Amino acid sequence: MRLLVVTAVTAERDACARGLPGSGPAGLPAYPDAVDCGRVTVLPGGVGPAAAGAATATALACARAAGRPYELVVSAGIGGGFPGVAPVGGLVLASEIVAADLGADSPDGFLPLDVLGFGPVRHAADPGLTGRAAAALRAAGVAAVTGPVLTVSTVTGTAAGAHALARRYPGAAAEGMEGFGVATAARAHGVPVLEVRAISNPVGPRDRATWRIREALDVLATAVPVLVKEFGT
Ligand SMILES: O=C(O)c1cccc(C(=O)CC[C@H]2O[C@@H](n3cnc4c(=O)[nH]cnc43)[C@H](O)[C@@H]2O)c1
Repeated sequence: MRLLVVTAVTAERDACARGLPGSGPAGLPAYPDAVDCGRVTVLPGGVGPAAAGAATATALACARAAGRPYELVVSAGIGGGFPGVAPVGGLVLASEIVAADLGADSPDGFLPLDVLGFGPVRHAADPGLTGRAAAALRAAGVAAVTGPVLTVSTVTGTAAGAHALARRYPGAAAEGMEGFGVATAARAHGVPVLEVRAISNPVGPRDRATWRIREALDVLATAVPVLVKEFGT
């Protein structure tokens, strides 16, 4: 199976590629930082859902045109963990990928885009593939929580913001900025998608001192080769 792993930044690309066979340029002119590691391409597509969606769609279209289509897309990166659900240093596997702030504000509160009738705000991760991923991680001794992963365009920075999201999306496990963009592009191309987030910080009051990016990248470097071994051979 050919895999496309989409990250936001090159530090996440390097973490994902750390445990994979030798990498070389993926040959994507619009994304020169993308690398091929055997049957896996690791693409740092940029921060936020728009950049992630554009990069994913470009890579999927180029691969299909070249007769080397990807068969699975993984949105991978660091993320915030919802307190009591996903601890800093933990790993979250998305059961669904949710655009958590896509919609309209109103005197009656937030109105999600699907309530407005303008399109989906949730993409279910493939349950079979998610189950396989969870089992592979467990067998490799990598603890992972499975739950909804929220995509936001603005990193939550207050307790009130975190509580509002947890109320709006019960069971939310993690927050990132790219998953829904990646999933939207994968759906458009008929390719299944997974999202995996290594938790670098708690979702809540902005406190850079609480960010553990290096540790989260190490967790990512441990988890991604397990997923590649499960799906990429
Ligand atoms: O608030 C800051 O000063 C700050 C410090 C370090 C990183 C940031 C980011 O905005 C990182 C966004 C980037 O990392 C992912 N990420 C990591 N934690 C979270 C989070 O709690 N909520 C949303 N995204 C997060 C995200 O996917 C981006 O790629 C800010």
